[in-house]
Amino acid sequence: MPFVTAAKIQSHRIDYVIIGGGTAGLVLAARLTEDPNVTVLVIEAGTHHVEEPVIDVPGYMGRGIANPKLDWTFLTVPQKRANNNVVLQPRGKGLGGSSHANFLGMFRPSKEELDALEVLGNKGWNWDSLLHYTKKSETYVPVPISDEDAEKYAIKLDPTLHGTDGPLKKSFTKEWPKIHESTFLAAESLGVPKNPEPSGGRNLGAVSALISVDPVTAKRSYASPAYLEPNLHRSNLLVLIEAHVTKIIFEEAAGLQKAVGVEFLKDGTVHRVVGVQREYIIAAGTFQTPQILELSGVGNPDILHKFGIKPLVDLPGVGENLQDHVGVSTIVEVKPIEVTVDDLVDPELAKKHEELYKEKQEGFYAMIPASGNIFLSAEHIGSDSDVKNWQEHMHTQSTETLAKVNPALRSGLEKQYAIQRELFASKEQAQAEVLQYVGHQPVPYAKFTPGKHYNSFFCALMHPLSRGSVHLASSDPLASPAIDPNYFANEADLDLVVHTIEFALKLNKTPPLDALVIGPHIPSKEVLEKGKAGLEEYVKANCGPVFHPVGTASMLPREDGGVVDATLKVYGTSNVRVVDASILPMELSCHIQSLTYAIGEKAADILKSEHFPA
Ligand SMILES: Cc1cc2nc3c(=O)[nH]c(=O)nc-3n(C[C@H](O)[C@H](O)[C@H](O)COP(=O)(O)OP(=O)(O)OC[C@H]3O[C@@H](n4cnc5c(N)ncnc54)[C@H](O)[C@@H]3O)c2cc1C
Repeated sequence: MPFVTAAKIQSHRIDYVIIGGGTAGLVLAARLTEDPNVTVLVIEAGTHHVEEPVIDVPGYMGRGIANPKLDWTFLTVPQKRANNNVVLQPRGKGLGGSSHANFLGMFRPSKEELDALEVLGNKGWNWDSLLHYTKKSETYVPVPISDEDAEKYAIKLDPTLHGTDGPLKKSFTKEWPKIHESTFLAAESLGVPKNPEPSGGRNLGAVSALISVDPVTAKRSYASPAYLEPNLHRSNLLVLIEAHVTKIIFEEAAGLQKAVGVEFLKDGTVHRVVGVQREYIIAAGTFQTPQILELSGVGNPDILHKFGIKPLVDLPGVGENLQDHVGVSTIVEVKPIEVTVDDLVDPELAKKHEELYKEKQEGFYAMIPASGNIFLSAEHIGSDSDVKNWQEHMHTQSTETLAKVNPALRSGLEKQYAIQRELFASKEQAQAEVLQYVGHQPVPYAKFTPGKHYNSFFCALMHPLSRGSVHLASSDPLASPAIDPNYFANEADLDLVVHTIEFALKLNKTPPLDALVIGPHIPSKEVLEKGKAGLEEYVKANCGPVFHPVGTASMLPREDGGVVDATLKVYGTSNVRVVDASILPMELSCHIQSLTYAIGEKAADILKSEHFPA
C-alpha cells in the first residue's frame, strides 16, 4: 500500500519527489518505480478519487467543473480585450490531475509542429521521438464498425501508428451520431476532406475523435487507473495525498541552486521532506508549476521582490509565454433526427440510460457528446486575399508584440513567430478547430429550451499569437495564481476566431447539413445582422478556453527565455526538473493530453538514462 502519512515519510529512503500526481506526474512515477531499487514519493494536493462517477462515466464529462473537490476552480484575471471578463480555467485536482477532468479526446499534432520543438533548440524532441512515446503510453482498442459506417464517419486507422500495450486505453465511441455524417459531407463540399487517419502527422480535416475510454468497462481511462492503481503493490512507490506543496528549499552548491528539501502543508501543518537522494520534479501543470517555482525563488527577480521572495535563480521566462486555445460556441436549433443529450432532460429517459450504462455499459453515458472535430487551415477559413492580409497583419502585430516584450524573452518569441508564420502559410497545417457537440453545449451565454434539439460548433484558434502569463498574485501559497492568457492581445487572433465562426455558420447552410438546421440560436439573429462587427463583439463577450494552456515553463535555450533545457532541468538548478504540459513552448493544433502522457514517458527515459546509463 503506497499511501503514506506525512509523519512516516522520513522513515523511507526517497530517490525522487514528484510534486503533483497529475497526468505527466503519474506516468513518471510509474515508470521510475519499474526499478525496485528506486523509490519515488508523489505529493498531490488533491485526493485519490475512487469510484467517482463524475470522473469515470464518459457521458458525465464536464460535470466536475467548479466542484472544488475535483477542480481547482481557477479564473483568469479580467481580460482587457474581452470586455474585462474573467474566464473560467478548470484544472483537475486529485490523483490523475486534468486527465480525470478532461473531455476525453485523444489527438495528435502535425509532424511539423513536433519537429519545430527541435528547431527551437531542443535536441531529441521531434515527431519520431514523441510518436514513439505516445504509442508507449497507450493501447488502442478497436470497436466493431461496419465498412459503411467507417466510410461515413471517417475511420481507417493505420495500426502501426497506435500503441498496443501501453497503460492508457483509447477507443472510439460505440454509437455514431447521424449528424456527424451530414456535417462531414457539408465540410467536404466546403473543401475540407474527411481525415480517416489523423494520427500520422497530418491532422487536418474532419475527424472522428479517439477517446480515452476503455470500451470493455465503458469507463474513462486516465492517469490514475492507467499508471498508478495497477502499481499500488509497489513498496517503492509512495503517495502522499491532500498535501499542498508550498516551495522547494534550495542551497547553493558549485554555482548552482541545489534542492535540499520540499515543504508542504497538510491539515494546516507545515512539513518538510529532506534528504532526497536524486531529484525534485515539478509536475503541477501549466498554472501551478510556475507558481511553485516563484514561491521557491526561481523566476523574474522583479516579480519575486514584490512578494518578499529572495531571488535565487534569475529566470525571467518563468510564468511567461502562456498560450491557450481560445474560442466560442455557436449553436443552432436542429430537427429531431435522433435522440441526443438534449433529450436527457426527460428524467425517465435519463434513468433508462443510467441503467443501460450500469447493466450493459451502453447508452448515452457510455459515450461523449463531442466526438466530431474539424481541423481547418487558414485557407479553409479565408479567401486568398484574406490569407494574404492576415499574414501581413500578423507580421505587423507580432513585430509590435516583440517590441514590447521583456528583452530577455525576445529572441525566443521571434523564433516562435517565425515558425508560426511558416505553419500559417502551409495548406497542410491547422489554424482553427470546429468541435462538434451533438446537442446544446452547456455554456453560460445560451439558454437551453427543453423539448428542442440543437447542434453546437465550438470555434477555436489553434496557434495564438497572443502571449500571456501566470504569476504569483500573493505570497500565500494557497492563493490562486494570477492567470492572464491575454486573449486577443494580437488582433489577428480575434479575426481568426471570427473567420472560424463564419466557417461554422457556412457549414450550417451547406447540404446535407442545411436540411437539418431550423435556425440560429447563438449567435442570435440580432448579432448575425451586425455582420463581422457583431461577431467580434460576440467573441469578446463570450470567449473561453478549450483547456490546453502551455508555455509557462518553456523548454527553450536559456538565452531564448527558456525555463527548462531539453532534459527538462530547470536552468540554474542542479536537481530540479519540470515534467508537465507547461514545458511546451508553443501551442499545437490538437488537444494535448496524448502529448502530455508522452512527455511523462520521455522524461522517465531521460532520467533513467542519466542516473542508470546502459
Ligand atoms: C476541463 C478540461 C477539458 C480538457 N479536455 C481535453 C480533451 O478532451 N483532450 C485533451 O487532449 N486534453 C484535454 N484537456 C487538457 C489535458 O487534460 C491537460 O492539458 C493535461 O492533462 C495536463 O496535464 P499536466 O500533467 O500538465 O497537469 P495536470 O494533469 O493538471 O496535473 C497537475 C497536478 O498537480 C497537482 N498540483 C498542483 N499544484 C500542486 C501543489 N502545490 N502541490 C501538490 N500538487 C499540486 C494538481 O492537483 C494535479 O493533480 C482538458 C483539460 C481540462 C481541464
